[in-house]
Amino acid sequence: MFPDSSTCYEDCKATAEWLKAQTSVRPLVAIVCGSGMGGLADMLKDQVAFNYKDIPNFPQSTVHGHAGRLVFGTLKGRPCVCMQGRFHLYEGYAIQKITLPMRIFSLMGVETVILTNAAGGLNQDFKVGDIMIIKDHVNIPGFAGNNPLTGPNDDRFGVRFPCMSDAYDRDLQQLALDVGQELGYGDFLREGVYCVLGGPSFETIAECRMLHKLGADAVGMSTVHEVIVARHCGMRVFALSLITNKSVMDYDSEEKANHEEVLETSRLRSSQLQKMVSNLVNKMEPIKHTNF
Ligand SMILES: O=P(O)(O)O[C@@H]1C[C@H](O)[C@@H](CO)O1
Ligand SMILES: Nc1nc2[nH]cnc2c(=O)[nH]1
Repeated sequence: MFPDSSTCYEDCKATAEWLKAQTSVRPLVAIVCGSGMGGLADMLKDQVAFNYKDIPNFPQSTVHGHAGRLVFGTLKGRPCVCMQGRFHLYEGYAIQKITLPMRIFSLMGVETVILTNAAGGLNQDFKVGDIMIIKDHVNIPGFAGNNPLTGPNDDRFGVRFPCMSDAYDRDLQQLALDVGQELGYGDFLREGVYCVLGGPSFETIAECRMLHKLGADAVGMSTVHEVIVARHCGMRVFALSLITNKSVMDYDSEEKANHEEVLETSRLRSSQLQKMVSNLVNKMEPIKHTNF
């Protein structure tokens, strides 16, 4: 029914070991850049970068605004890895394949994943350029059985039935709100629920109205699958949406969603996004490990 691909533990391990052999950076934080947000990787110091095509088992980026490079380095002294380009369902990859980097990061020792995306604003109070801290999600492909954890469960990654009511770390959400306020971003900082669809077509007016009624504040084509796999592996997750366009909810509207507007809004907000992510990384507490 869906493209088939199981992610084998040994393949993920081999890729993690390959990367560890190429760089001495041992990232604790992974950052995933949304459409047009690849500039986030420019913040890293002492960069070591790889094209996806050179990394064993890695998929390739096929979308404009997603460069297809994995960049290692430090941010505010913390070892990080940054995905300059992510994978989407509509590119034709199996859902297990587009989330493979999360498992590789976990095997490399990453503890915290920061995901960013471009999204349409369903909430009528939202404006283009708002940054929405994601507090929860609605997984529409998941309703139809397309979940990245479908297939045999490998307990070395995580449990068969992971909880998702705590998917988005509450302390990091609060920290991001504080960081945003300190930076003077209060006027364009929001919180809300992100809804993922398969894409690549943008939503119809009826779909936008329905998603809004279902409780979603923003709609996009990514992130949720990565969040599910990251949480399955036990990593801490923070995610934000840049509202790059207003979802069309009105039959009298002349507005039409388009990828160029998405990339342009991302470009205009890139400096604020960089400041927010770098201050968040700087201020986040390392994860406390309990040794029994
Ligand atoms: O990778 P993200 O979720 O930021 O990309 C969004 C969804 C589509 O790939 C694209 C539409 O403009 O932007
Ligand atoms: N599905 C969806 N994805 C987006 N990515 C950026 N804007 C949008 C949008 O309006 N809808």
